[in-house]
Amino acid sequence: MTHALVIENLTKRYKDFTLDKISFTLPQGTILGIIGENGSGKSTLINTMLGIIPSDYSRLDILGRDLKTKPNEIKSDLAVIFDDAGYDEYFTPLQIGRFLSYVYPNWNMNMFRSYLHRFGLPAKKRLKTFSRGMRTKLEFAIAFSHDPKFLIMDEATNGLDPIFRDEILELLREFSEEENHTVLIASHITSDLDKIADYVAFLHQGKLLFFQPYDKLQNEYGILTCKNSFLCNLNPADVVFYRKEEYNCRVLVKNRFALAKIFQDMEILPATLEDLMLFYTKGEKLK
Ligand SMILES: Nc1ncnc2c1ncn2[C@@H]1O[C@H](COP(=O)(O)OP(=O)(O)OP(=O)(O)O)[C@@H](O)[C@H]1O
Repeated sequence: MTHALVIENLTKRYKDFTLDKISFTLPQGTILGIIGENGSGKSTLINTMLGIIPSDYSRLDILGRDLKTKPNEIKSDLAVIFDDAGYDEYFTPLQIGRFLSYVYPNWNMNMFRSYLHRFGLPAKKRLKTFSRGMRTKLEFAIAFSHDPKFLIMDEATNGLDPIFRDEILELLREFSEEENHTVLIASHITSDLDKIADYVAFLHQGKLLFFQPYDKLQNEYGILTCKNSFLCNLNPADVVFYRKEEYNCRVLVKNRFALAKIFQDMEILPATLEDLMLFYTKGEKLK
């Protein structure tokens, strides 16, 4: 199987922050969600991975090509959407489209026009009249119109209304299912990632806490709600973290199906990505 991304020991040191020996392998045709609190290193990982900022690593392959020796071949197969696009405010989408037809060998102007129409974007109005969400929509129209094999997004859906976000999630799902395309999304909107991620990478203070298939997370982790006094009945090996709340205690447990058999009268719900983030960053260990 060709991998969309192979990262081994990727390290970036700033004065007060280190992205520390990140390693994972992402299969082609999948959607990876990168989660983590503010400042955990998500953008740094994306920027180093794309060679935008220098870093150390023992291996970094994108779509089967080595970033050091084949950067240009890699770039033509990538679409990258950042929070802030940075196109000149005085251009219209049509002018940008004409310009991009010289940049991307596979640029499809008809497809671009049809995405502008689909996303309700005026083709002949200057970008300075566009709202933040409209600019992001334009970014997506551009990304889907040059036939990329790998779409990378850093907080790209943040300024979008829930209805358009849902449409984008649907488009991303179609995109990854067709022709083995791969998607990487760093986002704080973990509920979106719950809907579409095949893999999840969780960064915490520059370290990769885990890189796991989403289904495995769903099958493994659960949330058990109980009285504080019930905690002593749990085996610490089954408890990842717990959080005491006003009246109850919420516990992030492992092996949720096995535990559900033992505690049959208790509900153990699957953990969402937001739960995992909260427990891993704010939870307590059971001793
Ligand atoms: N050019 C730089 N020089 C020094 N430190 C930097 C630089 N760029 C980023 N950092 C630091 O690296 C850390 C990780 O930042 P990064 O932007 O990767 O986090 P993030 O997870 O994307 O955060 P957010 O969710 O807030 O966007 C932060 O502590 C930040 O201050």
